[in-house]
Amino acid sequence: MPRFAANISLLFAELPYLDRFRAAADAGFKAVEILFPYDIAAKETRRALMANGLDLVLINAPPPNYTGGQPGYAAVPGGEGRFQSDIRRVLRYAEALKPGLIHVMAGYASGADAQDCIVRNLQWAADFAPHQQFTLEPLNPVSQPGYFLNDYDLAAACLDRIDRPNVGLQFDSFHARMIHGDAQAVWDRLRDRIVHIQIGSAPDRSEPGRDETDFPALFAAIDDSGYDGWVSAEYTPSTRRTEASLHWMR
Ligand SMILES: O=C(O)C(=O)[C@@H](O)CO
Ligand SMILES: [Mg+2]
Repeated sequence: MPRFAANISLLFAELPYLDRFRAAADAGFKAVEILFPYDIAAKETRRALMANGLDLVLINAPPPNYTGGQPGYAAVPGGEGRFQSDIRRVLRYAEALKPGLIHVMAGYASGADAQDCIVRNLQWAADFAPHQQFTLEPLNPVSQPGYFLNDYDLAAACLDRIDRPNVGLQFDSFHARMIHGDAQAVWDRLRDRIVHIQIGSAPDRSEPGRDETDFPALFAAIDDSGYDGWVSAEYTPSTRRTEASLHWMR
């Protein structure tokens, strides 16, 4: 079985933020990811990770997309200054929290200018922080209408042009199924570029096992491929308590 991590921005959300770390550890997770850790001092998050023996898999670069504003600036022409200051900010958090990965969000944009922009911006970030691994993740257009990276093949084309070893693809079974219909086929096609995996069922982004994706087969393919990163549960449990949604892990 792959190594599973809990995205505690969505899992254990029935608990206050600092209590989610213990709940994740008690449920058997050895690592967590946090979408936007910026509302709380990094030292508080660090203490909670250490107290519960948890690795931090991933954080997103700011700005938080729950404010209704731009979900990132990587592909937004004219937003280069803001992009660079957001990257500097996430790197300050990364210094304290040591996440394995930073997910950089593209923002609302379209067209050739936007693609040129995301290529330039990610090359800048990759060269500015050569020891940090960055990811790009397509988000499906139902959940994020207008988001630039809305297709896995577009993301692969951008990664070809970015051409940096520390920028890779974040595969999410929920978005892959929403965009392309078959999450396993996306995994099979793009496996060589994938540096991080997230899982959930479409269309309601609930726990694995509630759509037609054959998760045991996907987990077997992940194991067979030699992927040795984390597989993060990133879903909104259909159950009142997160623990009751974890049958897919066992
Ligand atoms: O929405 C997703 O899927 C993610 O992984 C998030 O990082 C976007 O905020
Ligand atoms: Mg995701």
